[in-house]
Amino acid sequence: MTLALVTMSHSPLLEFVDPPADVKAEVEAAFEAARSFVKKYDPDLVINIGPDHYNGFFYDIMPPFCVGYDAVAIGDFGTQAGPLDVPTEIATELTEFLMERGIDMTVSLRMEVDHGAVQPMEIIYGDITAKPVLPIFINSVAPPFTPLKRIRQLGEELGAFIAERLADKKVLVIGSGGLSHEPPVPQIATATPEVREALLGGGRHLTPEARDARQQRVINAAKDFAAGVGVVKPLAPEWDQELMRILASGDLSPIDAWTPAEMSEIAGNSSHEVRTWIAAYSALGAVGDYTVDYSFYRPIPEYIAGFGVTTATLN
Ligand SMILES: O=C(O)CCC(=O)/C=C/C=C(\O)C(=O)O
Ligand SMILES: [Fe+2]
Repeated sequence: MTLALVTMSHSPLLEFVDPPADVKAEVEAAFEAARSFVKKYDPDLVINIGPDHYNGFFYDIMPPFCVGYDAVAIGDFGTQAGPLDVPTEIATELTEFLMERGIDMTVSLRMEVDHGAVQPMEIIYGDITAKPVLPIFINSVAPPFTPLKRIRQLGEELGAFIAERLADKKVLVIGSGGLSHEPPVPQIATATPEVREALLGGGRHLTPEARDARQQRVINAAKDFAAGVGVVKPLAPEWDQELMRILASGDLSPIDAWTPAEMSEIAGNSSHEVRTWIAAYSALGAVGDYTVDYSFYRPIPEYIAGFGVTTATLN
């Protein structure tokens, strides 16, 4: 068994807005670093930890986390649609292992995933079916949120599973999302009756017209934010860099003290996507000491994101 890690911000806006050319070039260089890292490592299984943005998971039942025994990408914001190559037997074994270890895992026998889950696979491989992918969803946009300590425990038990049960595999764990950001993802607390219905499940399987309208709203908000107008919350680069410093240190325990309310207040309503990074780093740390080999960070208003990419390997 070997394990390596990539964490990566995603953005629905990558193909729809244009940051200055030097910023775009920096982001492309970061993606290329992740690509060449993965190419050199050449995993035979990807464990993809990602959020969802009311495309696969809704408030009719909103689990804190979930393993996909099978998964299909919905293809929002121009991302690739269609089934992932999910190793169902490993997903089943992982779930049973986690349950035995005190993690009350939810399962989906047909998980629907959006750009938040598939974008790293597309950026790295150009094809979401290039490798077997075991998808783990972590709720990162829909309060209430499970405490970060539980996310760390989930990651640690995932690491224990990889070490104990995937002895014959080269595994890559991906954490997709973050860092500080508050794109216009609706909030149940402030939703109009119509939006509330969408968040309760009415937003599932949108018509192409409704999908376009929803996407255009996000694109327009990004253009406004980059132009300094509109009401999007400012990014929080200091918070982002503190998190990245803690993750690189190998001791993630300080994060346990962070509360969801503080995270929303300081770093925005979608900052909870860093849960995917925390779970991924916890898994790696449960297997052994590690080194962050590559780290990129830049606040990018055009993407409404504190944007980060890291790679890490066991020492
Ligand atoms: O329109 C909606 O309801 C959701 C908008 C949306 O999907 C925004 C996503 C933003 C990110 O994934 C991000 O910046 O992390
Ligand atoms: Fe997101």
